[in-house]
Amino acid sequence: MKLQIENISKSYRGKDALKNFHVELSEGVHALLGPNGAGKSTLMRIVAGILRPSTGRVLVDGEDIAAMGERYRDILGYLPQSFGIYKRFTAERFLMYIAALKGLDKSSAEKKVSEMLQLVNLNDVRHVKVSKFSGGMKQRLGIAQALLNDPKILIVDEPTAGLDPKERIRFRNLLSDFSTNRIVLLSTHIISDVEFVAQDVLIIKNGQLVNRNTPEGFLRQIERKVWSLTCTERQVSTIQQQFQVGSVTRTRDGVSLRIVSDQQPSPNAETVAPTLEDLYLYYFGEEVTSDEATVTNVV
Ligand SMILES: Nc1ncnc2c1ncn2[C@@H]1O[C@H](COP(=O)(O)OP(=O)(O)OP(=O)(O)O)[C@@H](O)[C@H]1O
Repeated sequence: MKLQIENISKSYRGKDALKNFHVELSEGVHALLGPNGAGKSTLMRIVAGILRPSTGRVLVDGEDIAAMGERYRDILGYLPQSFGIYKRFTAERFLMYIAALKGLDKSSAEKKVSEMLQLVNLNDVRHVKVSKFSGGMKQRLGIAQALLNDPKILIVDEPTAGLDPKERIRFRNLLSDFSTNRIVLLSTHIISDVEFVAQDVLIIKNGQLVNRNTPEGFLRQIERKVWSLTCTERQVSTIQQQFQVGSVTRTRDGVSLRIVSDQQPSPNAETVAPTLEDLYLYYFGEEVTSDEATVTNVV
């Protein structure tokens, strides 16, 4: 199966949210990585067929999704970023309702709903009202509804937001298992999601696809661009103004900085093995706020 996103542009009141986004996806997990406002949700909504692009089109095996209608919805699973659920429904009733909307008959819906409740670990609370659910539980219910029709194309917009670390691992494994013979498009700004599940990473910035590679390929691209430098407390802010500084670790010997830079930031700086966190800093450094940069004190 092939999903072609062909020269998609979208503008809202004259402001471009997507500019000529063009990519072809085959089976596997594709991660769309970018900061807030980069255009991820806009792209996901267009690919899910609920938002019309200003220009461009989306094709499945050569056929325009706009012309496929119901046939596209039959093979699509979509978990939007903000996911409205009927809070007065129980988990089971909610899934039965969605199954009916997706056209499953009653007996296959019952079977599928039970299977999904097990899969996302909500079986014990299937009769509990959704209004009593935590954020993570609601998210898992969202994932269950997206998988109900066994979709060939799964679009998940920031699915791990609100999940605790254990749930996040569980969800990643679920996506990995699910992606065999299917196309999964996952938007995220959580690097570890990308590291563990994606075979293909699409970097989106200001509505444009700026780079695409495998996680390993990206790591090779930033080899010898990640440095470790120990400095004094007084030097920290000057270095931060000059370079993209990731983690700041305070030890008894001074302050250890992790720096992403094309050039050696100082003769004392040594190269270290890159991670995808460094890649994010490399592409989006100026947009990482100090809250997001890691600061560790080990004194
Ligand atoms: N309905 C809308 N009306 C006007 N502008 C919009 C609308 N939806 C999105 N935008 C703008 O389009 C741009 C891309 O937004 P989008 O939500 O697609 O980004 P994102 O990468 O998903 O970010 P986030 O992770 O914060 O959701 C932003 O500048 C946003 O303000």
